[in-house]
Amino acid sequence: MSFIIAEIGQAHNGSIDIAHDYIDALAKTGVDAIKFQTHIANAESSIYEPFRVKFSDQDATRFDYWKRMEFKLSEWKGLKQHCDDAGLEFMSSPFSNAAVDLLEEVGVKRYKIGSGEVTNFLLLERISQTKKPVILSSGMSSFNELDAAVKFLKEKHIEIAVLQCTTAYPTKPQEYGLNVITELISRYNIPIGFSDHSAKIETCIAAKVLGAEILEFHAVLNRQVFGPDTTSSLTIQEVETLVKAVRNIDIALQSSINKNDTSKFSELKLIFEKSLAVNKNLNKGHIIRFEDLEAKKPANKGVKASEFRSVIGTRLQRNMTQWEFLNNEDIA
Ligand SMILES: C=C(OP(=O)(O)O)C(=O)O
Repeated sequence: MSFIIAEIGQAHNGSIDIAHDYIDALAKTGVDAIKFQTHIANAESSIYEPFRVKFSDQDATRFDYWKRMEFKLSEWKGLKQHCDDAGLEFMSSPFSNAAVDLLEEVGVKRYKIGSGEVTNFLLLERISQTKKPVILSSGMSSFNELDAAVKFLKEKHIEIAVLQCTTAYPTKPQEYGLNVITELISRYNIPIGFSDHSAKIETCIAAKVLGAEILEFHAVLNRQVFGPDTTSSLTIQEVETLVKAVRNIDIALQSSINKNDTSKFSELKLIFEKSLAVNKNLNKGHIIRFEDLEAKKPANKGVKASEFRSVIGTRLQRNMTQWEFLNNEDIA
C-alpha cells in the first residue's frame, strides 16, 4: 500500500496558527503523514544565501526568510501532538544537524532528506546516529551522488527509501522523470517513491502505477497566497481526490484477474452475447450467405454468432421472416 505524505514546507509562512490549520485541513483528506521543514537559520544558512524566488518584500535576505520560518521547540511539539491527535504521522525534513537534534526532542519516527541535502554527509551522519528510517529525495542528484548517499546510509544499516524528484517549481511534464522510477527500483532494490512538484494530480497517480510506494506532494490552502512552493502545490480538494485515486489504484494493483476464468460472467454472457438471425425474408431452399445474417441478443436463441461460418452455404429448410432467429434445425 502507498505511503502518502502531504508536504506543507513553508506554506504556513511562519505562522504557527496556519501550520495547525494545515493539519486540520489535511487530516480530512486521508493522507498518512504531514511533513514540515525544520529550518534553523543560523545553523543552515548565512546572509550570503541568494533567494530562489523572492516572492515578497517581507525579508531582505533569504536568511531573514528562514529566520521567520523558525518555530520554537514547544511549537514543534504542539504540531506533533496535533498530528498524533489527528491520526497522522508528523514528519519534518531537517536542514541542519541542529534541526535533527530538535526533531529528536520532538520525537519523529523517520527522517526525510530533501534533495539539497543528498551531498551533505555531515547531516547524513547525524541522521544515521538516530538509527531511524530515511526517505532520501533526489531532485538534483546524479546517480553517482545518489549511489554515494545510499551506500553511506546502507553501510550504517539505515532503512532507506529513495524518491524520484526533479527540483523545479513547478515541474513541467517533460521534467517529471517518471522513467527514473523504474530505474531506481532495479538499481537499489529498496522502496522507491516520488516527490512531486508538478501541481497536478495525475503525476503521482502515474508514479504509483510505475511502482512508487511513497508519494509526496506539496499542499496549499490557497493558490493565491505568496510562497515559494505555491505554484507547485495541490489544493486540499485536489489532495483529497488524489488520495482516493491512489487508494483505489492500490487495491487494483494488488488484485489479479484470471482472464481464463469467466465463470462469474456466465449470466452476463447470456444477456450480452448474441445468436444468429436472418436479416430479410428468405424462402425455403435459399442458400445462406454472409449478407443474410445478423447477430442479435440474447445468446441461446439460435446458432451462436461465433459459429456463423458453419451456417454459410447451408440450405434453408423452411420459409423465414426478417429478424427470426436461425436454429440448426432450420438449415441442412
Ligand atoms: C525539499 C524537500 O524535499 P524534495 O527535495 O523531495 O522536494 C524536503 O523534504 O524538504
